[in-house]
Amino acid sequence: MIANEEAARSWLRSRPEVDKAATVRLENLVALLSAENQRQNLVSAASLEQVWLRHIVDSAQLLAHVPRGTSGAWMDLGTGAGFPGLVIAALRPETAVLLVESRTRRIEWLSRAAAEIGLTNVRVCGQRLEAVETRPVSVISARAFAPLDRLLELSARFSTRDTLWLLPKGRSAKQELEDLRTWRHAFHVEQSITDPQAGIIVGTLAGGKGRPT
Ligand SMILES: C[S@@+](CC[C@H](N)C(=O)[O-])C[C@H]1O[C@@H](n2cnc3c(N)ncnc32)[C@H](O)[C@@H]1O
Repeated sequence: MIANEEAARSWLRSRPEVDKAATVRLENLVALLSAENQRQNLVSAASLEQVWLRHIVDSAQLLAHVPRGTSGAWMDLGTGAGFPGLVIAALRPETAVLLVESRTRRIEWLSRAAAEIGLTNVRVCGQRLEAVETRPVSVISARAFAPLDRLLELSARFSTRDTLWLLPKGRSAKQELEDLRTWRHAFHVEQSITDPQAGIIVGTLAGGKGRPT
C-alpha cells in the first residue's frame, strides 16, 4: 500500500510506462492543476496536498489491470479535474483517450491542460454522456462518476463483450457490485494501492478478467 507522496513518486518511477517524457507531462499536469484549482474548485485542497498519491497514482494504477497488447480507444466518463483520463493519456501517448465531461469550465480546463501538456492523443467530448455518439471503445474508465448500476445503464452502448471496464469505486466497490442485478458475474473487485479500504471494479461484459502487466 502506498502511504505518502514520496512512496507515490517512487512507485511511478518503477512503472514501465513512466519514462522521462511521461514524468515531465505528469509534473506539468500537477503544476497546471494547482494553479487552476485557485480559479475553480476542481479537487479538494486536502487532496491537492497529496496530489501524487490521491490523484496521479490513484489514476495510474488502472494501467496495471490492462492486459498487454490492448489497443484501441479509451473512454473516461466524467473526467472532471482530469482523473483518471488525463493521467492515462499522459502515460499512454499512443492510446486515443476520449474525455467525456459536461461542465463548461471543466471542459475548458481539460482542453487547455491537454494542449499545454502537449497531449495529442486526447479528445475532449464536451457534452453529457447521454449525447455522445455511440461507438465501441477498448477501455471504459470512470472515477466518482455515477452509482454502478446507473453507470452501466448510461455507458453499456460503448462496450463490446471485450471492452475492459476499470471503475475506481472507493470504499463502496464491494457493496455496489453485490447490489448489481445485471452483469454482476462479469466484474470483480481489485484492491486499490492508494487506500486500504478502496476497490476498483474490473471486468468485461464477457466475464473476462484484466491481467496485470
Ligand atoms: C465527482 S466528479 C469526478 C471527476 C473525476 N472523475 C475525479 O474522479 O476526480 C464527476 C464529474 O462527472 C461529470 N458528469 C456528471 N454527469 C455527467 C454526464 N451525464 N455526462 C458527462 N459528464 C458528467 C461532472 O461534471 C463532474 O465533473
